[in-house]
Amino acid sequence: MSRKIVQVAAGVITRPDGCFLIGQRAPGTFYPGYWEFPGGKVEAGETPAQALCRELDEELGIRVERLNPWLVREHDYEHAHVRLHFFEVPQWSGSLNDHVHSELAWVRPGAVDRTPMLPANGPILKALSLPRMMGVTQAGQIGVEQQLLAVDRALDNGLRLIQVRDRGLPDTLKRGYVAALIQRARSKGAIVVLNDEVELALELGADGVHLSAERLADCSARPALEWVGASCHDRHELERAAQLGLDYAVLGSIRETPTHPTGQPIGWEGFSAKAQGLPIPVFAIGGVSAEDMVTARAAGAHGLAAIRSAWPSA
Ligand SMILES: Nc1nc2c([nH]c(=O)n2[C@@H]2O[C@H](COP(=O)(O)OP(=O)(O)OP(=O)(O)O)[C@@H](O)[C@H]2O)c(=O)[nH]1
Repeated sequence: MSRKIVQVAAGVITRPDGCFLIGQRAPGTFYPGYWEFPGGKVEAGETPAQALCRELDEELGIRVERLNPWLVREHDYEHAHVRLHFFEVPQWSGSLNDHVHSELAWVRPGAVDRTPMLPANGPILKALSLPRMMGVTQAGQIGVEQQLLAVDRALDNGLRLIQVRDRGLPDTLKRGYVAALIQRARSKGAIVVLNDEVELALELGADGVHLSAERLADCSARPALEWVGASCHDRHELERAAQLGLDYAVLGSIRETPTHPTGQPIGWEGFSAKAQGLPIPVFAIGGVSAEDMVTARAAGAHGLAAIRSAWPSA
């Protein structure tokens, strides 16, 4: 028999230094001692966003000034089947005055040192460790030397996620170029995913693979790499990426671009409508640049993927 779904709202409350807040569940609750994101059940007549604002006021004594929809994940616990609506809370006011947890902790994405986490939250921590800006390479257009220089500059500027997508690059150049790029990225702790080349990614020790929409449609199981994402254009493809348990999707085009001039751009509203309620992070692509980050995240994007604007000029 299918169980009633309990709607829950949870907040990733962030500080300007990028750390986010977690709380340890108190004795006498389900999963006492486990760490969670502050939040609680959605009450009758509330939207999940309203529920989160109420819970953060009641539990922590803070007022939400801005919140962004992020991921929605379901989990089947012994005590309930929950649908967790995760929001990011980048702006809030008041001082923390916790009424419900045993302890609070500010932790850094990718370096959460508090355990155990509530069982539903593992993928959430992994998603939070995914950088917000993805640079997509274009060595086929600008040449290998120029692209590697651009990678060096971008890494120095803080880029930590690179999708290697060099259409038109001769195979003879590819292997050495990709190996050099991975080496540079690794020295800075950046993630490198190769567009569609699972074998090459495994062979060269890339962090993952980025599936084209065609490859996603043909894919019957998630490739065995740490990071796997996909390019998507519609809800069907986004749901397929989520079903396969991928780590992220990229959705666009937001605006018309020289690389994809023919497709109808979806704009931020289209992005929001297509990406809402998905259990995996979604990057916005197509004519976007770092200045779009606040708008993108308000529309529910995890971050931005950029081809031309990701690479600072010398
Ligand atoms: N708040 C919160 N709940 C989570 C997270 N992850 C997760 O699986 N849950 C589940 O979502 C449900 C939230 O219940 P809760 O006990 O916090 O709700 P509440 O504050 O309204 O408390 P109440 O039971 O006193 O009404 C629990 O089943 C909990 O295990 C999370 O990160 N934060």
